[in-house]
Amino acid sequence: MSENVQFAQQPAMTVTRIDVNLGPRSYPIFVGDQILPKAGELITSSMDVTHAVVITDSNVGPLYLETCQQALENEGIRVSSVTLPAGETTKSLRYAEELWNAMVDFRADRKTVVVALGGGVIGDLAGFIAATYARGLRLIQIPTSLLAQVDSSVGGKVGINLEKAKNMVGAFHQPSLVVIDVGTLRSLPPREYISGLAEVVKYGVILDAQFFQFLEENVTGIRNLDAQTLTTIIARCCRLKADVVEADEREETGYRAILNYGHTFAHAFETLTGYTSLLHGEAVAIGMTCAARLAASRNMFSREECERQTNLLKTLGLPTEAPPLSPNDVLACMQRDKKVQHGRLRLILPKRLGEVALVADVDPSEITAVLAPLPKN
Ligand SMILES: NC(=O)c1ccc[n+]([C@@H]2O[C@H](COP(=O)([O-])OP(=O)(O)OC[C@H]3O[C@@H](n4cnc5c(N)ncnc54)[C@H](O)[C@@H]3O)[C@@H](O)[C@H]2O)c1
Ligand SMILES: O=C(O)C(=O)C[C@@H](O)[C@H](O)[C@H](O)COP(=O)(O)O
Ligand SMILES: [Zn+2]
Repeated sequence: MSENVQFAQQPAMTVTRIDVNLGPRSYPIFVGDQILPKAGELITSSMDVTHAVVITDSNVGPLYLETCQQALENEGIRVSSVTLPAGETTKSLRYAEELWNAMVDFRADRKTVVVALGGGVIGDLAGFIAATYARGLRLIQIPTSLLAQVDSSVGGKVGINLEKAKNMVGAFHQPSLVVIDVGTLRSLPPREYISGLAEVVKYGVILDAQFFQFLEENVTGIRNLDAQTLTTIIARCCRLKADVVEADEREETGYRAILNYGHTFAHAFETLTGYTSLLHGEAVAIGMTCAARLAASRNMFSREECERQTNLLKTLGLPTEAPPLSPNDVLACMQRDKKVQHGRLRLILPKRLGEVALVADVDPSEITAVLAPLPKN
């Protein structure tokens, strides 16, 4: 359930609160329009903070760092900040090391909080610093991309990429607070906004057929960045993800793996293209299309629903065709997926819109078959 909170002196500002219930690691997610200036109040109302290290990137910093810093300083918090180059290649050991050293220079101690101000790259990397520096600091996520607001800022997966394997080094480290200002999406480049929509569609396919239909029926509002439509979408995705994380926080029972729908293909595409040509959401859209086609070819997913997924992805402007890579290279890269157990590949495949399953008996020939271009009608 989500709940509406109003700031006492600003009745016009409505904030939706979603709680992630994880016992001692529980935290709230606040979603609202123009709530970044209130981040300091939201933090100090539930946490004791005197020093924050804000980590951001070269696109987000010039737009939002000053507002964020002011919001924290207004609450008496000492603020240090680091601005890193924007882009997926920053999610690497090189920048993790730079950040660890910067933390020493900032005199960070175990009561310092790390604030991730940016998209999923900054969220994952800053989260990794919070998980590892001094054996663990508190983390606050302030996601500014759609993808980070609907997915990466929630759930505690943090980490970095290796040249040969995406997200291969990392940890589970839950944030203490997530502050989502939907207003920041107005400055997001259209390609990045569309990329985030892939994870939104994912939530419909894996868990919520009604939400999938809502997306089909609200394409115009989505295209126009309608604030109400966006708030509904973000709050729904956060609630759906929170439910999964509450049930299987560290992907131990296998249930959390449903959030990985399309990702075994996607991570191989991203890795083999050097993390530069495909955005994560674009790779996920193609990966979901491959997974759905594979499921349809085994008759475990209907051709009609497979087509509905492809149509929605295309209508939203997402790619659905695999990049021109050697199928054997893709297969080899997929074998490094973190869901592999005892050398056996496991894939999340759809059964119907709103329901997926973890499948362990996929033959390599089924994978290479769906990497071929779709036949033209
Ligand atoms: N931890 C998780 O659970 C999880 C979930 C999904 C994705 N991810 C990871 O997230 C990453 C992708 O995240 P992303 O799509 O946010 O990429 P990103 O962090 O690179 O951000 C996208 C681009 O938009 C810019 N940007 C962000 N917010 C902006 C704003 N408000 N205005 C203008 N520009 C803005 C960034 O500078 C960047 O250039 C991948 O590394 C992926 O693996 C992690
Ligand atoms: O939170 C999760 O769990 C997810 O799988 C969400 C994914 O969207 C995300 O891309 C995640 O980083 C993938 O995790 P990985 O363990 O497959 O690297
Ligand atoms: Zn993802």
